[in-house]
Amino acid sequence: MPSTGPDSVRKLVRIAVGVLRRANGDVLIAQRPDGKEAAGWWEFPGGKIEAGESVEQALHRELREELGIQLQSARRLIVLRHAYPDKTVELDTWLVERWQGDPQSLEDQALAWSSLGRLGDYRLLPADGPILNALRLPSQYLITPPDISADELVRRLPALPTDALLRLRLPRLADVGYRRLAGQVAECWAVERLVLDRDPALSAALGAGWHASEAALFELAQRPSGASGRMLGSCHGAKSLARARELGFDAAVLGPVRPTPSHPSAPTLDWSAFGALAADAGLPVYAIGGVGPSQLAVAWQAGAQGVAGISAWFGGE
Ligand SMILES: Nc1nc2c([nH]c(=O)n2[C@@H]2O[C@H](COP(=O)(O)OP(=O)(O)OP(=O)(O)O)[C@@H](O)[C@H]2O)c(=O)[nH]1
Ligand SMILES: [Mg+2]
Repeated sequence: MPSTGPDSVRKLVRIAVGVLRRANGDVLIAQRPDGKEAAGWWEFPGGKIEAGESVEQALHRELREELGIQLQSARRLIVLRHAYPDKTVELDTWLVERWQGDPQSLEDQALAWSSLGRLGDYRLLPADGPILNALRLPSQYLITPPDISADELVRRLPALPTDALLRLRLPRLADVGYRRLAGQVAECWAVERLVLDRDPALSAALGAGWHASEAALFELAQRPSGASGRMLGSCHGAKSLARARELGFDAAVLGPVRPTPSHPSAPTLDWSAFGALAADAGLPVYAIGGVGPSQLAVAWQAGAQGVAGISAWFGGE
């Protein structure tokens, strides 16, 4: 059945969801038992936030009730809304890497530890796609200064955080030079974390990701085919976020959240406006504009995938 009515008049059910992740990267999933709605589907442990409860309290309680564990620390991974035929759920999803006790099945649910690569073998609830993308993407998205030379960039690579996406944004470099530089960088930077922004065929040929400008999001008829890497798009508001989602992109970049040296008086989103847009985006969203690793905790709290930018990692602008 198609969903009826706008979200504002439909029931919104807020859920606290915990993704338990072990040191080897495996995550815990649970199969909804017979008798519950959506029986047989796999999900991340969690449940409804009760009246008067904070999301953190609900998360503690649900993990204790469903798994018998004591949560020790968690950080927000993604907030996402999904419309089912009868209700809209808001999955306030947290990454949990420290807990006490061994997870046990206390509600007749089957439990499984799975690598991210094998999660596709399980029939996960339809709302959970963006959670998988959030788990697969790093929390920092580095963008090159516009005029950095190939030599300078290669020299600086070892000092950059290795678990980060790196976008080669060199608007003044001709395609031939760009292609050569991309090839050079691909030899010393993991290609699955490399993002290019020229012809999608170049990304496809190297196995790298692709970044679309906000204008390109509206020019594209569909997600570029052939490219196996991550697809990210630049967004400034709800319309372009919806477009990135519609195209099946893996993540978006949204901002500016704070003034930047190059655009000191440009209008900014504050963190709460960012959080509201990200929760409705339906895909992981990086915060950009005057942010760096020191804002990571604030960005996570606002529901961001992480932080993106140039100056915090490369200096200047
Ligand atoms: N826990 C959890 N719920 C999810 C996920 N994805 C998703 O769509 N949901 C939806 O969110 C809702 C969670 O409610 P629940 O039934 O688990 O709530 P609960 O633990 O408080 O149990 P209850 O049925 O005893 O009240 C369900 O409608 C479920 O389909 C997920 O990954 N984890
Ligand atoms: Mg539950």
